[in-house]
Amino acid sequence: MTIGKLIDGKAFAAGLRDKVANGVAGFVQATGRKPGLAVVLVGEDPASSVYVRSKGKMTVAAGMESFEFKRPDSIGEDDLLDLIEELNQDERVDGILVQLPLPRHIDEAAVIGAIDPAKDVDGFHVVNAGRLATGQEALVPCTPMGCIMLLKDELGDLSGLEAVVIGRSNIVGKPMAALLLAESCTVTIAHSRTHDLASVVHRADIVVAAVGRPEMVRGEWIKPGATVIDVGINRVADIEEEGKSRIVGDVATAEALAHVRAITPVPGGVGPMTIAVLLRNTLVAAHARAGLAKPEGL
Ligand SMILES: Nc1nc(=O)c2c([nH]1)NC[C@@H]1CN(c3ccc(C(=O)N[C@@H](CCC(=O)O)C(=O)O)cc3)C=[N+]21
Repeated sequence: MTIGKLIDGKAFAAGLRDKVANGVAGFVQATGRKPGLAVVLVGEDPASSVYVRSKGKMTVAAGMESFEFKRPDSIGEDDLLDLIEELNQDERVDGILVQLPLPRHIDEAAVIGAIDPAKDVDGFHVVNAGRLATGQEALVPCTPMGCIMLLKDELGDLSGLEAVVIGRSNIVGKPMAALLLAESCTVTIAHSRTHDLASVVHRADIVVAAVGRPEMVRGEWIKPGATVIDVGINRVADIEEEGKSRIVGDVATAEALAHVRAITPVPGGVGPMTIAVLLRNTLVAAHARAGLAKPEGL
C-alpha cells in the first residue's frame, strides 16, 4: 500500500512568520511605529498560559509590539468590557485577542462583540463573520485560514473538489466551510448528529476534522488520495509511559496515512499555522488602520 505524505505545518508556519516579519519592517518604515497585538487572558488555565506566552514571543520575534493583560477568574464582565474599550481606543494596538474560553459567568458573545471589528484579529466578531459569509473583505479566523493556506499549497486550485468539514463551531467549522465555498469547493458540514459519518467522509477529496474527539476519524473512512487537515488538539494519557500525556488529533493518523494523498500531523500541523496567521492578521489590520494597501504576498 502506498503511504501518503505528512504536511509540515511547522515549516510552512515558519515561512509565513518570515514573510510577516518582512511586512512588519515595511510597515515600520512607512509609519514610524510597530504593529501592536494585545492578548487578554482571564484565569490561570496552564495550557492557555503556555499558548499566550508563545504568542507573545512570536509577536516580538516578528518585530511587533506585544501587550499582555492577565486578569483573575473573578473579573466581572463590566471590568473586562472596560479593558476592551481601552484597547479599542489605544492607537498602539492594531489587534485584540481575548483568549477563549472565558469563565462561565462572562458572556463570550458580549465580549467578542465589544471588540472593534477593525482590531478583531481572531475574526470572531459578527461583522467579520458576516463579511466572510458574504464574500467581503474580512479579518478571517486564524485556524481555518491556516488550513486553507496548507490546502492550496498542497493541491493548488481547489475548485470543484468535494470538501467535508466535521464540526460546526463558530471558531473553526463554520468559517472553514465559508472559506472552502469561496474556493468553489462543494462543501458539506458534518457534526455530532450526522448520520453515517463514515460514508459522508468517504465522499470527500478534502476532509477537515475539527470535533475535539481523539482519533475519531478512522483510516478506512478516507477516500483513497484525499487530503486531510486535522484541527484536533486532544491531550490523552500516554499508554507507553505512565503518568505522562501526549497530544493527538481528531484523525487516526497512522491508519489514515495508508489512504491519503497528504495529511497534517498533530502536533506540527495546523497548530503552528494558527499563531502564524494571527501575526499575519495583525499586520493586515495594522495596514488597514494606517490607510495603507494590504501587504503583498500575505
Ligand atoms: N481567542 C482565541 N484565539 C485562539 O486562537 C485560541 C484561543 N482563543 N484559545 C485557545 C486556542 C488554542 N490555540 C492554539 C494555538 C496554537 C497551538 C499550537 O501551536 N500547537 C502546537 C503545539 C502543541 C503542543 O505541543 O502543545 C502544534 O499543534 O504543533 C495550539 C493551540 C489557539 N487558541
